Amino acid sequence: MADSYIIALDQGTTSSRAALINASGGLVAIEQQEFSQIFPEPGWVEHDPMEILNSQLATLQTLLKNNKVLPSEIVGIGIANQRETTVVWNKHTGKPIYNAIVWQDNRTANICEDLIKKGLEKQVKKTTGLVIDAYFSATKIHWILKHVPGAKADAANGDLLFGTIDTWLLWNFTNGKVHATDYSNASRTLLFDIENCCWDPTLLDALEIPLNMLPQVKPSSYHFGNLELGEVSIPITGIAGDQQAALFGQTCFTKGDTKNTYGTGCFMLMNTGTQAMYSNNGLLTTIAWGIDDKIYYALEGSVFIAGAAIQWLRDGLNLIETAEESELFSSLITEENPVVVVPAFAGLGAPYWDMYARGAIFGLTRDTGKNHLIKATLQSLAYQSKDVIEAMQEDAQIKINILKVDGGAAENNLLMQFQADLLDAVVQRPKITETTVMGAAYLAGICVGLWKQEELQNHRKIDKEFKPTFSIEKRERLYKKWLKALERTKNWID
Ligand SMILES: Nc1ncnc2c1ncn2[C@@H]1O[C@H](COP(=O)(O)OP(=O)(O)O)[C@@H](O)[C@H]1O
Ligand SMILES: O=P(O)(O)OC[C@H](O)CO
Repeated sequence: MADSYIIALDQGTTSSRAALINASGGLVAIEQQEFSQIFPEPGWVEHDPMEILNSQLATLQTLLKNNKVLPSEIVGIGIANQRETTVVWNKHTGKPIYNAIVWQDNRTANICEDLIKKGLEKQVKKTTGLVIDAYFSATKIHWILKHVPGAKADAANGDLLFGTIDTWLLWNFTNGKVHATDYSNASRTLLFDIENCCWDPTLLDALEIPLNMLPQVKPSSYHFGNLELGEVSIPITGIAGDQQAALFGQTCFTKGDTKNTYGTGCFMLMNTGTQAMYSNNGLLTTIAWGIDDKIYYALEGSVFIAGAAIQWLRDGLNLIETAEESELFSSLITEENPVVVVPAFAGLGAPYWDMYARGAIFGLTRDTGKNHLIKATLQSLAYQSKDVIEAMQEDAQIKINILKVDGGAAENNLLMQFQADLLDAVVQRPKITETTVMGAAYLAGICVGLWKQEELQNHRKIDKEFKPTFSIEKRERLYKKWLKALERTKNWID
């Protein structure tokens, strides 16, 4: 009998990946291709949507070829994607009218200011669960319509389509037949009413975005359409934003379950069940997934610069040759590190939301060396995550005792131990840290009846648990110093 497989696509900020998962939930193989990061001006970040599409298709084809899997053995495809990143294209030509504006891009800070001045903050929070920030898609769509000649008229005529990256891939994979997204991605646009599950007319109006540009919104585990590749036709049966997919992949199915992903940024999400929980402490309310006619919600803290700060040590300062080396050099500082680095390179995300903050280094003395700087930068990932977890515990009124971790920097044992010490919680790393692809695969596999959600916990195996060792006094002293440094980076640029 033929085997059954799921393919999971993970279209991330820096690379496209395709993974093959067998019927027992085993990760058989993974292919990856990086693509260009375009920085046209300070603070601007773009991707070429065609390069994204081609790199994603290339990884899929290599995966099929290298593993000698027949397309007929693939029972479903799941897509997880970098969220918020915005593509607008012409539905007749299929061509993007502008590059994709990436989630990290903050060119629309002034449009956000205008929305705040119009008094829309409360409405945005109540309807979308978000804060007004350049991070989300809505102001990026507005910017494209305003700056690309003729775009406003074309949008009004119904010639243009908007999509986050999942939608862009889906539309292309189905040869322009399906223009849809899932609830988790829709909830990152700043245009979606997360309780009534519809596009919000007031916000569309405020940003002059015609409704006809927007995709249909479907559950995350759902048959969206088929990938048509020549003779081959494979059902696409799962879609979720990458951070929500990771929450699902970590099997955070119970209210209160929390994961933190340490990638380019850090994204901590807590499952809050079928009721939306609104934050009083600077966190976002977002849709975790829609499944079996139910919507599940999450509280989220998004930190913009995490692993990217390690890349800065490597590529900007040339202090290390590989990200992994940050662990070795940090371990050479055995005394308490007097240096604090606040990597607010792109402003501050949760829980502060300061688009005008900028990075800084504190506590330098004549004997400060490169290892102090490396360690302080690494430690900043843990401090920023502590800021988020403090807010989350306050909002949810619970103590998080176990934090499930994943993402590239979660491989760093020194960082994970420091995280456990700072949080006074167990940091739990699974054997498969590719939780985003696993989440996308699970959503796709559930839809085609390959797995039941309640069985999935059995697939997850633990690699290592880091237990807290700091005294209360030490934990509080270090954290106080961090907060003091952080305060001084706020509202830096005009
Ligand atoms: N051992 C490590 N220690 C610290 N940072 C690391 C380590 N390995 C990878 N990183 C950082 O993690 C990021 C890559 O993780 P990944 O999960 O692939 O990110 P993304 O999905 O956002 O591209 C990079 O920013 C890199 O600097
Ligand atoms: O592509 P990643 O893994 O850096 O994730 C990006 C997030 O989805 C942005 O919200």
